Amino acid sequence: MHIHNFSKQNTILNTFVSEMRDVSIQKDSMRFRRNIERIGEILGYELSKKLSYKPTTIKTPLGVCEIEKIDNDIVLCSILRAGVPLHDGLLNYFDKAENAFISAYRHHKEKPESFEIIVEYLACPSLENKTLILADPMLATGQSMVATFEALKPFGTPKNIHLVSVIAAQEGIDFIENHFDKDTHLWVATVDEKLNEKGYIVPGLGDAGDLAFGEKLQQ
Ligand SMILES: O=P(O)(O)OC[C@H]1O[C@H](OP(=O)(O)OP(=O)(O)O)[C@H](O)[C@@H]1O
Ligand SMILES: O=c1cc[nH]c(=O)[nH]1
Ligand SMILES: [Mg+2]
Repeated sequence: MHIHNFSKQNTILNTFVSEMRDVSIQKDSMRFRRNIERIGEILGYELSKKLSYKPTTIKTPLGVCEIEKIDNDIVLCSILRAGVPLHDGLLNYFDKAENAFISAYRHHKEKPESFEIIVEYLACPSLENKTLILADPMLATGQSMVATFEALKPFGTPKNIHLVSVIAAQEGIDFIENHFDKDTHLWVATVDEKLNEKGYIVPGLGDAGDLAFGEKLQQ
C-alpha cells in the first residue's frame, strides 16, 4: 500500500486537524464538520496527482488551448455517519463523481472493548473498472474500512482504489494492508501511535460521528 501521510509537512492541513483535536474547539460541530470537509478538499487535490489524464482541446473566446483533464470514472464511497463531511469535501472537487454510501457502526457486545461492525445500508453504482475513493475520517482498528470493502465486492472490481482518512492509527493501517491490494493508496492527514482498550485512537480526537452530528444512544 502507498501511504501518504501529510503530518510531517508544515501546511494549513495541520491547523485544521489541530482544531478537530482541541477540546476547546472541537465541540463547535459546525467547525468540526467544516474542517473535515476542508481536509477532504486538500486530500482530494493531493490524490488527483495520481489519477490518469488525457489531453483535451478547450475553446476559449480568443482561441484554443490543450489541457490535460482527468480521465478516471470516479466513484466516491463514504462510511456513515462521520464520512459525510469528508464526502462533501471530496465531492466539492470531484464534482462529476458517482456516489456510494454505506452504513457501518460498532455494535458493542457485553464488554465495551468488544464490538462487531454492522453493515446495514448500502447504495452503490457499478464499480467495474472505475476509480474507487473510499472515505472515512477515522481509521482506528481498520475493521470498518475492511467490512465496507467486502460489502462493495459484488458491485464490481475497481481499476484503482484510494482510501482517504483524517486520522489513522498505525495498528489500523497494518490491518488494512493485509486486505487491500498493494497498489492501493492511503491518503491521511496524520497517523497516531495507538488505540486504547475501547478501540479509540490515542491521542486522536474522540468520537468523530458524535462530534459532527451529536451523541447517539448505544444500540
Ligand atoms: O477503524 P474502526 O475501528 O472500524 O473505527 C473507525 C470507525 O469508527 C467511526 O465510526 P462510528 O462507528 O463511530 O460510527 P459513526 O460515524 O456513526 O459515529 C469512524 O467513522 C469509522 O467508521
Ligand atoms: O478514535 C476513534 C475510533 C473510532 N471512531 C472514532 O470516531 N474515533
Ligand atoms: Mg462514531
